[in-house]
Amino acid sequence: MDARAQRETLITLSNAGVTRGGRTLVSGVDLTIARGEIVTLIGPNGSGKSTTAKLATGVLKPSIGTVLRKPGLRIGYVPQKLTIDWTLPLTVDRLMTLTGRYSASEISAALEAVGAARLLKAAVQELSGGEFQRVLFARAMIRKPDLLVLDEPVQGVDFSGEVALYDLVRQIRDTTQSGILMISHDLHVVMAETDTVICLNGHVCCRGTPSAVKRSPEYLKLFGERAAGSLAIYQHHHDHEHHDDGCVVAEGHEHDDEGHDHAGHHHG
Ligand SMILES: Nc1ncnc2c1ncn2[C@@H]1O[C@H](COP(=O)(O)OP(=O)(O)OP(=O)(O)O)[C@@H](O)[C@H]1O
Repeated sequence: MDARAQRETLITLSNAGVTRGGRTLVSGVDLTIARGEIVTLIGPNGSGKSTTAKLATGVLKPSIGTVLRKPGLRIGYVPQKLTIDWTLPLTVDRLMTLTGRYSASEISAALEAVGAARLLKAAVQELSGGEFQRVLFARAMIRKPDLLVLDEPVQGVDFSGEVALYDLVRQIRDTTQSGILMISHDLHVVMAETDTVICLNGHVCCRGTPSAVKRSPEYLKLFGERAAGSLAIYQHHHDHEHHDDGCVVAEGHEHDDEGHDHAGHHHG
Protein backbone atom coordinates (compact mmCIF):
# COMPACT_ATOMS: atom_id res chain seq x y z
CA MET A 1 0.00 0.00 0.00
CA ASP A 2 1.28 3.49 -0.77
CA ALA A 3 2.14 5.04 2.60
CA ARG A 4 1.97 8.54 1.14
CA ALA A 5 -1.59 8.08 -0.11
CA GLN A 6 -2.91 7.29 3.35
CA ARG A 7 -0.85 9.75 5.38
CA GLU A 8 -2.80 10.94 8.33
CA THR A 9 -2.95 14.71 8.83
CA LEU A 10 -1.69 15.63 12.29
CA ILE A 11 -2.06 19.41 12.33
CA THR A 12 -3.80 21.96 10.14
CA LEU A 13 -3.35 25.72 10.51
CA SER A 14 -5.78 27.76 8.42
CA ASN A 15 -5.14 31.47 8.04
CA ALA A 16 -3.76 31.36 11.56
CA GLY A 17 -2.28 34.39 13.28
CA VAL A 18 -1.38 35.84 16.65
CA THR A 19 -1.81 39.42 17.82
CA ARG A 20 -0.47 40.84 21.08
CA GLY A 21 -1.33 44.32 22.34
CA GLY A 22 -2.61 45.36 18.93
CA ARG A 23 0.53 44.10 17.21
CA THR A 24 0.44 41.26 14.70
CA LEU A 25 3.22 38.79 15.45
CA VAL A 26 2.34 36.48 12.58
CA SER A 27 -0.68 36.18 10.32
CA GLY A 28 -2.18 34.24 7.44
CA VAL A 29 -0.36 30.97 8.09
CA ASP A 30 -1.73 27.95 6.23
CA LEU A 31 0.13 24.80 7.05
CA THR A 32 -0.50 21.08 7.37
CA ILE A 33 1.76 18.41 8.76
CA ALA A 34 1.02 14.78 8.02
CA ARG A 35 2.60 11.64 9.38
CA GLY A 36 6.03 11.03 7.87
CA GLU A 37 6.24 14.58 6.56
CA ILE A 38 8.96 17.16 7.26
CA VAL A 39 7.97 20.83 7.36
CA THR A 40 10.70 23.44 7.94
CA LEU A 41 10.07 27.03 9.02
CA ILE A 42 12.65 29.60 7.97
CA GLY A 43 12.74 33.40 8.08
CA PRO A 44 14.65 36.28 9.65
CA ASN A 45 14.80 36.95 13.39
CA GLY A 46 11.42 37.89 14.76
CA SER A 47 9.60 36.68 11.63
CA GLY A 48 7.26 34.43 13.60
CA LYS A 49 8.85 30.99 13.37
CA SER A 50 8.62 30.19 17.08
CA THR A 51 5.17 31.78 17.28
CA THR A 52 3.99 29.57 14.40
CA ALA A 53 5.45 26.46 16.06
CA LYS A 54 3.71 27.42 19.31
CA LEU A 55 0.42 27.75 17.39
CA ALA A 56 0.95 24.30 15.91
CA THR A 57 1.73 22.68 19.25
CA GLY A 58 -1.06 24.48 21.11
CA VAL A 59 1.19 26.48 23.44
CA LEU A 60 -0.41 29.59 21.90
CA LYS A 61 -4.02 29.97 20.80
CA PRO A 62 -4.65 31.66 17.47
CA SER A 63 -6.08 35.20 17.64
CA ILE A 64 -7.18 34.79 14.02
CA GLY A 65 -7.90 31.68 11.96
CA THR A 66 -8.01 28.10 13.19
CA VAL A 67 -5.64 25.38 14.34
CA LEU A 68 -6.79 21.77 14.29
CA ARG A 69 -4.87 18.95 15.91
CA LYS A 70 -5.56 15.24 15.65
CA PRO A 71 -7.29 14.27 18.89
CA GLY A 72 -4.80 12.80 21.35
CA LEU A 73 -1.84 14.03 19.30
CA ARG A 74 1.41 13.30 21.13
CA ILE A 75 4.14 15.86 20.62
CA GLY A 76 7.84 15.46 21.31
CA TYR A 77 9.77 18.71 21.58
CA VAL A 78 13.49 19.26 21.18
CA PRO A 79 14.06 22.76 22.55
CA GLN A 80 16.54 25.30 21.27
CA LYS A 81 17.80 25.78 24.79
CA LEU A 82 17.30 23.76 27.91
CA THR A 83 17.39 25.50 31.24
CA ILE A 84 19.56 23.30 33.36
CA ASP A 85 21.30 24.11 36.60
CA TRP A 86 24.74 23.32 35.23
CA THR A 87 26.27 23.41 38.72
CA LEU A 88 24.36 20.30 39.86
CA PRO A 89 25.56 16.89 38.77
CA LEU A 90 23.09 15.35 36.33
CA THR A 91 23.47 12.10 34.45
CA VAL A 92 21.82 11.37 31.12
CA ASP A 93 19.54 8.68 32.57
CA ARG A 94 18.37 11.12 35.25
CA LEU A 95 17.73 13.83 32.62
CA MET A 96 15.54 11.34 30.75
CA THR A 97 13.25 10.95 33.76
CA LEU A 98 12.96 14.61 34.80
CA THR A 99 9.75 15.11 32.84
CA GLY A 100 8.23 11.62 32.92
CA ARG A 101 8.55 8.21 34.50
CA TYR A 102 10.16 5.69 32.23
CA SER A 103 11.60 2.26 32.86
CA ALA A 104 15.31 1.55 32.49
CA SER A 105 14.58 -0.47 29.35
CA GLU A 106 12.55 2.38 27.80
CA ILE A 107 15.41 4.80 28.50
CA SER A 108 18.00 2.44 27.04
CA ALA A 109 15.88 1.86 23.94
CA ALA A 110 15.39 5.61 23.41
CA LEU A 111 19.13 6.28 23.71
CA GLU A 112 19.90 3.30 21.50
CA ALA A 113 17.56 4.67 18.82
CA VAL A 114 19.56 7.89 18.57
CA GLY A 115 22.96 6.19 18.71
CA ALA A 116 23.66 7.37 22.26
CA ALA A 117 23.34 4.15 24.29
CA ARG A 118 26.86 4.52 25.66
CA LEU A 119 25.97 7.91 27.20
CA LEU A 120 23.47 6.47 29.70
CA LYS A 121 25.59 7.21 32.77
CA ALA A 122 27.48 10.17 31.33
CA ALA A 123 27.36 13.56 33.03
CA VAL A 124 25.18 15.93 30.99
CA GLN A 125 27.69 18.74 31.66
CA GLU A 126 30.42 16.79 29.88
CA LEU A 127 28.55 16.01 26.66
CA SER A 128 29.61 17.54 23.35
CA GLY A 129 27.07 19.70 21.47
CA GLY A 130 26.16 16.81 19.17
CA GLU A 131 25.87 14.30 22.00
CA PHE A 132 23.65 16.69 23.95
CA GLN A 133 21.37 17.14 20.93
CA ARG A 134 21.08 13.35 20.58
CA VAL A 135 20.11 13.03 24.21
CA LEU A 136 17.47 15.74 23.71
CA PHE A 137 16.17 13.79 20.70
CA ALA A 138 15.98 10.63 22.84
CA ARG A 139 14.13 12.58 25.53
CA ALA A 140 11.57 13.73 22.95
CA MET A 141 11.27 10.32 21.27
CA ILE A 142 10.71 8.36 24.48
CA ARG A 143 7.16 9.77 24.50
CA LYS A 144 6.58 8.01 21.15
CA PRO A 145 5.30 11.23 19.63
CA ASP A 146 3.13 11.53 16.52
CA LEU A 147 4.83 14.86 15.88
CA LEU A 148 8.39 15.85 16.66
CA VAL A 149 9.11 19.58 16.92
CA LEU A 150 12.78 20.46 16.48
CA ASP A 151 13.77 24.00 17.35
CA GLU A 152 17.08 24.50 15.51
CA PRO A 153 18.29 20.91 15.84
CA VAL A 154 21.88 21.46 14.79
CA GLN A 155 22.95 24.46 16.83
CA GLY A 156 26.24 24.15 18.67
CA VAL A 157 27.24 21.30 16.39
CA ASP A 158 30.04 21.26 13.82
CA PHE A 159 29.47 20.35 10.18
CA SER A 160 30.06 16.61 10.46
CA GLY A 161 27.85 16.61 13.55
CA GLU A 162 25.18 18.44 11.54
CA VAL A 163 25.31 15.81 8.82
CA ALA A 164 24.93 13.09 11.45
CA LEU A 165 21.99 14.86 13.10
CA TYR A 166 20.16 15.34 9.80
CA ASP A 167 20.76 11.65 9.11
CA LEU A 168 19.20 10.95 12.47
CA VAL A 169 16.17 13.14 11.72
CA ARG A 170 15.62 11.23 8.49
CA GLN A 171 16.05 7.90 10.23
CA ILE A 172 13.55 8.89 12.94
CA ARG A 173 11.07 9.98 10.27
CA ASP A 174 11.55 6.75 8.32
CA THR A 175 11.31 4.40 11.28
CA THR A 176 8.59 6.10 13.33
CA GLN A 177 6.64 7.85 10.56
CA SER A 178 6.14 10.77 12.92
CA GLY A 179 5.59 14.19 11.41
CA ILE A 180 8.48 16.61 11.87
CA LEU A 181 8.24 20.37 12.28
CA MET A 182 11.66 21.98 12.18
CA ILE A 183 12.61 25.56 12.92
CA SER A 184 15.77 26.78 11.26
CA HIS A 185 16.79 30.01 12.96
CA ASP A 186 19.71 31.00 10.82
CA LEU A 187 18.68 29.85 7.36
CA HIS A 188 21.91 28.00 6.84
CA VAL A 189 20.63 24.55 6.07
CA VAL A 190 17.33 23.04 5.09
CA MET A 191 17.14 19.30 4.84
CA ALA A 192 16.58 18.24 1.26
CA GLU A 193 13.98 15.75 2.52
CA THR A 194 11.90 18.65 3.77
CA ASP A 195 8.56 18.25 2.04
CA THR A 196 7.58 21.88 2.55
CA VAL A 197 9.69 24.89 3.47
CA ILE A 198 7.63 27.79 4.78
CA CYS A 199 9.46 31.08 4.67
CA LEU A 200 8.00 33.55 7.15
CA ASN A 201 8.30 37.29 7.45
CA GLY A 202 5.37 38.07 9.75
CA HIS A 203 3.27 36.28 7.12
CA VAL A 204 4.01 33.45 4.70
CA CYS A 205 6.50 34.99 2.29
CA CYS A 206 6.84 31.89 0.12
CA ARG A 207 6.57 28.14 0.41
CA GLY A 208 7.41 24.97 -1.44
CA THR A 209 10.14 22.40 -1.79
CA PRO A 210 13.61 23.55 -0.65
CA SER A 211 14.82 24.10 -4.20
CA ALA A 212 11.64 25.94 -5.23
CA VAL A 213 11.90 28.29 -2.23
CA LYS A 214 15.54 28.97 -2.98
CA ARG A 215 14.56 30.16 -6.47
CA SER A 216 11.41 32.02 -5.49
CA PRO A 217 11.38 35.78 -6.21
CA GLU A 218 9.83 36.47 -2.77
CA TYR A 219 12.67 34.65 -1.05
CA LEU A 220 15.29 36.49 -3.13
CA LYS A 221 13.56 39.79 -2.44
CA LEU A 222 13.50 39.15 1.29
CA PHE A 223 17.06 37.98 1.66
CA GLY A 224 18.78 39.53 -1.36
CA GLU A 225 20.74 37.96 -4.17
CA ARG A 226 23.24 36.40 -1.78
CA ALA A 227 20.39 34.40 -0.30
CA ALA A 228 20.44 31.71 -2.94
CA GLY A 229 23.94 30.86 -1.76
CA SER A 230 23.05 31.10 1.91
CA LEU A 231 20.22 28.59 1.77
CA ALA A 232 22.29 25.47 1.63
CA ILE A 233 20.23 22.40 1.07
CA TYR A 234 21.48 19.43 2.96
CA GLN A 235 21.54 16.75 0.28
CA HIS A 236 21.29 13.07 0.85
CA HIS A 237 21.17 11.15 -2.39
CA HIS A 238 19.56 7.88 -1.62
CA ASP A 239 20.50 5.73 -4.52
CA HIS A 240 19.86 2.36 -2.98
CA GLU A 241 17.14 0.44 -1.25
CA HIS A 242 17.16 -0.95 2.26
CA HIS A 243 15.80 -4.27 3.47
CA ASP A 244 13.53 -4.14 6.50
CA ASP A 245 16.53 -5.02 8.65
CA GLY A 246 18.37 -1.95 7.39
CA CYS A 247 20.77 -3.85 5.12
CA VAL A 248 21.42 -2.28 1.76
CA VAL A 249 19.87 -4.11 -1.16
CA ALA A 250 22.73 -4.66 -3.61
CA GLU A 251 21.74 -4.29 -7.23
CA GLY A 252 20.74 -7.64 -8.68
CA HIS A 253 20.86 -9.31 -5.26
CA GLU A 254 17.98 -10.38 -3.10
CA HIS A 255 19.83 -9.76 0.15
CA ASP A 256 23.45 -8.92 0.81
CA ASP A 257 24.42 -9.48 4.41
CA GLU A 258 27.67 -7.67 3.91
CA GLY A 259 26.02 -4.89 1.99
CA HIS A 260 26.52 -2.10 4.49
CA ASP A 261 28.60 -0.02 2.15
CA HIS A 262 26.91 3.36 2.14
CA ALA A 263 29.24 4.83 -0.43
CA GLY A 264 26.17 5.92 -2.32
CA HIS A 265 25.40 8.61 0.27
CA HIS A 266 26.72 12.02 -0.60
CA HIS A 267 26.63 14.78 1.90
CA GLY A 268 27.24 18.30 0.88
N1 LIG B 1 4.69 36.70 24.11
C1 LIG B 1 4.96 37.70 23.26
N2 LIG B 1 4.40 38.91 23.42
C2 LIG B 1 4.67 39.90 22.56
N3 LIG B 1 5.47 39.78 21.49
C3 LIG B 1 6.05 38.59 21.28
C4 LIG B 1 5.83 37.48 22.14
N4 LIG B 1 6.54 36.44 21.66
C5 LIG B 1 7.18 36.87 20.57
N5 LIG B 1 6.90 38.16 20.32
C6 LIG B 1 7.33 38.96 19.16
O1 LIG B 1 6.76 38.33 18.02
C7 LIG B 1 7.63 38.40 16.91
C8 LIG B 1 7.89 36.99 16.36
O2 LIG B 1 8.67 36.28 17.32
P1 LIG B 1 9.15 34.78 17.11
O3 LIG B 1 9.85 34.38 18.36
O4 LIG B 1 8.02 33.97 16.63
O5 LIG B 1 10.20 34.96 15.92
P2 LIG B 1 11.27 33.94 15.36
O6 LIG B 1 11.08 33.97 13.88
O7 LIG B 1 11.16 32.63 16.02
O8 LIG B 1 12.61 34.68 15.73
P3 LIG B 1 14.11 34.18 16.09
O9 LIG B 1 14.70 33.63 14.84
O10 LIG B 1 14.76 35.46 16.48
O11 LIG B 1 14.00 33.22 17.22
C9 LIG B 1 8.89 39.11 17.42
O12 LIG B 1 8.80 40.46 17.04
C10 LIG B 1 8.81 38.95 18.93
O13 LIG B 1 9.43 40.05 19.58
